[in-house]
Amino acid sequence: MLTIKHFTKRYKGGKKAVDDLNLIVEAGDIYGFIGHNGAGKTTTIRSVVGVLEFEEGDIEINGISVKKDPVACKKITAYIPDNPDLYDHLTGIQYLNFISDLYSVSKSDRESLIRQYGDAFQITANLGDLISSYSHGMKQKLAIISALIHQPKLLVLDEPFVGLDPKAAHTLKTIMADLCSKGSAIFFSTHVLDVAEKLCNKIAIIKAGKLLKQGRTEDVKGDSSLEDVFLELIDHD
Ligand SMILES: Nc1ncnc2c1ncn2[C@@H]1O[C@H](COP(=O)(O)OP(=O)(O)OP(=O)(O)O)[C@@H](O)[C@H]1O
Repeated sequence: MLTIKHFTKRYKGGKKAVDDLNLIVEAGDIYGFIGHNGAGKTTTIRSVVGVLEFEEGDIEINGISVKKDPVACKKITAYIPDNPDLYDHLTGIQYLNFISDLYSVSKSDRESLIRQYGDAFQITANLGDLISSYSHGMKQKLAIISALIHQPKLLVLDEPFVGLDPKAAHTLKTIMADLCSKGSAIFFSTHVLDVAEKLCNKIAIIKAGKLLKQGRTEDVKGDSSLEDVFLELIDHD
């Protein structure tokens, strides 16, 4: 579903933020991407979703290069950034209808999905309010619903659990597992290692732009906890 091949990104005038990254996310995977601050997670994610240009290597979504056909890739991908920038002057429901229109979601599908996810995230009663009146967590919930509304084949999330209350975090985990059980793939960054350990079937650990370890969660962590493996790799590699 997502293939990252020899991806290298250097910001203007800087050192390599990501250096020769190779990674494959298959349908059904919940793939956790972990690393310290500044390791290169957001740089990779923003390149995957076509927000950031890159020169070296390639990234394919469902066999399509994000460089060659970015629109085709965007049609089947949803992205939730770590700090969603939504249209403050719209109400929640106006925003969800706007996104549904962009992705040609039918009236009946959007109504049932908005109801389903709105109720799951306990935000249905606020959908008529202006986004400018939403808290950070409410904006995060709206961004998540807008990503789910077109049932993406690939869902990419940057630090999705930051700012969510425990119930919303639990709801998101359930929805992520459900989406993958239906054949979608999820690639997300997180600093919450116990969530990654429980939720992800695969994990990649990145340090200073280089991939240190990747694979099935049980193989990456062995008999230790993911936290122990992570700290060991970050401190000693
Ligand atoms: N716009 C930019 N211009 C120059 N350098 C940048 C830019 N954005 C990121 N970097 C650098 O690229 C490297 C990787 O940053 P990135 O944001 O990808 O890390 P991250 O793993 O997402 O970190 P965090 O966990 O703190 O969000 C860092 O050294 C950072 O300083």
